[in-house]
Amino acid sequence: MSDDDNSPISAREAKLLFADLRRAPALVLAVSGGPDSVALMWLAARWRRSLTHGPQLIAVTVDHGLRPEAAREARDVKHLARSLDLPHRTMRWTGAKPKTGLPAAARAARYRLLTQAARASGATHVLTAHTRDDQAETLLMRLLRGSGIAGLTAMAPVTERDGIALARPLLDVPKAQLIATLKRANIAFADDPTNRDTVFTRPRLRALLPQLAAEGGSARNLARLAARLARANAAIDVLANGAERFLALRDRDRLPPDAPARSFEASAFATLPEEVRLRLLMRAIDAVGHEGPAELGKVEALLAVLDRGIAGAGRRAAGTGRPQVKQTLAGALISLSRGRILIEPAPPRRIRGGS
Ligand SMILES: Nc1ncnc2c1ncn2[C@@H]1O[C@H](COP(=O)(O)OP(=O)(O)OP(=O)(O)O)[C@@H](O)[C@H]1O
Repeated sequence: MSDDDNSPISAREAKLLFADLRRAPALVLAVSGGPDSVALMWLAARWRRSLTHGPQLIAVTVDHGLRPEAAREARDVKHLARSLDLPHRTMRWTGAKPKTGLPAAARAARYRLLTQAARASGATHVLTAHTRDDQAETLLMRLLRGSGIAGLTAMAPVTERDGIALARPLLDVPKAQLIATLKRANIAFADDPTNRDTVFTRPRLRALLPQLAAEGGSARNLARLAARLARANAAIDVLANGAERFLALRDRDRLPPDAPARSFEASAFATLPEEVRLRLLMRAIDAVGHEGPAELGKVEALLAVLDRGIAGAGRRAAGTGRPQVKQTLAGALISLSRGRILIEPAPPRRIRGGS
């Protein structure tokens, strides 16, 4: 993008932003009515008009039923969509609203409804209007939460959900440029007060960004860090794939690939770099465990125990028969015994007081 963060986005720049989407049959545009997604709709509509053959665009607004103004905002988006010659649908979240974790539940419902709308209209992608500023906030949020490298990659330009691609074509675009684009086009947009509600973490962090920028921690730099970490993360994943093959080749007693467990020869495992060992453990626990992804901090603690066990086994006479390590984590049972690490599904937990 241009270096001027306040300039409207030209048709040429937009063409590059949407280039990968040209051959899709149809695209759902997720439009809340806020400035970012209204700009997404306006930019996509202008781009589509410039193509002889291109995807059909469908604007979709989710009404979470949480704010009284939401229905009116959805109608405003519908009017604007009509003026741009785009079909528009409002999807309503009618399910029960939880008392705690409301933003997460609303988000889950939103993506479910958006992918549902995509399937119904033959669209392969849902486009959201996440900006470079959102990327910077996400990185900061994960940094403060103590995420590992994978978490610090923040948002990817494209992910997948239920067979629908979630694309973020504006992930490298400053929000200020979207606002400048709308101003130039004379288009109004809604202001969502929850975006400033300091009850929620994200708005609190958003309020910190100008101070960070004054110290050099601009959204540009934070987003660049996320992109660099994404590059490193992809490389480590490739190394972990190679390490998996290396361990399989080294392991004469390896389990069949369809076994509901994973095993590694401890001496070969111990030669791998720590980050790769962590990923192998994490992958195995996620594959056989039944309690969701394992927390990085807990896998780090497990690895430390395994490392000590492996080093200790080298010094002690092997063959006592008792495992040196036996632990459960995220629904997986991890043991170290007779020079092998075994990761298998944990037996169901005993309910205290139950018969
Ligand atoms: N009510 C809505 N209807 C349709 N699309 C929406 C709605 N709310 C958000 N979106 C889409 O999601 C994008 C991100 O919105 P926002 O930043 O408010 O969500 P978030 O919950 O903070 O982020 P995330 O979706 O990554 O969790 C918007 O730019 C828009 O494309």
